Amino acid sequence: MREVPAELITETVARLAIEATHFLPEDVEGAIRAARQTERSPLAVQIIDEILENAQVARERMLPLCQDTGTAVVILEIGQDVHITGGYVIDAVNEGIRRGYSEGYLRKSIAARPFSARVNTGDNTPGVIHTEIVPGDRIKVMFMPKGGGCENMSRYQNFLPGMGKQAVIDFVCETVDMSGGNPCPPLVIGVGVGGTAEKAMTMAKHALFRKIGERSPDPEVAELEQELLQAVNELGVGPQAVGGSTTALDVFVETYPTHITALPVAVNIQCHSARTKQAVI
Ligand SMILES: O=C(O)C[C@H](O)C(=O)O
Repeated sequence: MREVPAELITETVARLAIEATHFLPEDVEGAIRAARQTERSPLAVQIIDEILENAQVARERMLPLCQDTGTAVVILEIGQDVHITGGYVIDAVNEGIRRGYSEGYLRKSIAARPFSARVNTGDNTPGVIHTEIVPGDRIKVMFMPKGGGCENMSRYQNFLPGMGKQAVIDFVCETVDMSGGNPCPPLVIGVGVGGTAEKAMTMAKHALFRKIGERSPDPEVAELEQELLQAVNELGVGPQAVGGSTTALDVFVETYPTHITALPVAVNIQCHSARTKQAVI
């Protein structure tokens, strides 16, 4: 059994919160640069240039990529041979969020209650925290400051099993088309297919941690990802919905066995500031 102090989890979350909100991942920036070469709409190219300049300014002046520093979504993959000492793991993560958002001067965006008295909690807690038990004696900390505009475009639907892959393609395209400029394209799109309703949405979110260009190990799913990317980019929504061929940078699909009566499909969208950061402790 390997001991991991709760304080190390707190420090890691705080660091990842600051890094994720300031530095656009290299693979995302690279994909945006590549899209600039193929984009034919001059207005779309202008938007792409502004997105690239924004990333450069954020990096050089240590400013957040976006005013919306998001809901702090944290996935912990906890090795079954780890013993967390000195505190409760969920409290440790929330303390990391509190520290990161305070020390990084990041906007706090969490309302304490969903209906009346939507008072800001003041420190961006509580985070949305998922824990998974995995083999080994390490903890992978995955941090995503998830913007409100793109998260609000999430959708779920259960299809008839016989509707197959075409139902997934049509649903993803409909979702992106309906969303227009709200999720700030060019997008990274996570899709969860199978399981149950909550499993499908969790897979859609988890998929957004993949690097641009990283295909599913399942050849059928990898082919679907490529079909989806092409179909979404043929919609013509374009960067910030001004029109163009760059609507998405990538589409990632995760699948899971499902009930014989079901074809659950969930879509979770990332904006062009596709901010994620991970560390293993
Ligand atoms: O919360 C915000 O600052 C804006 C939000 O991310 C949005 O896209 O509408």
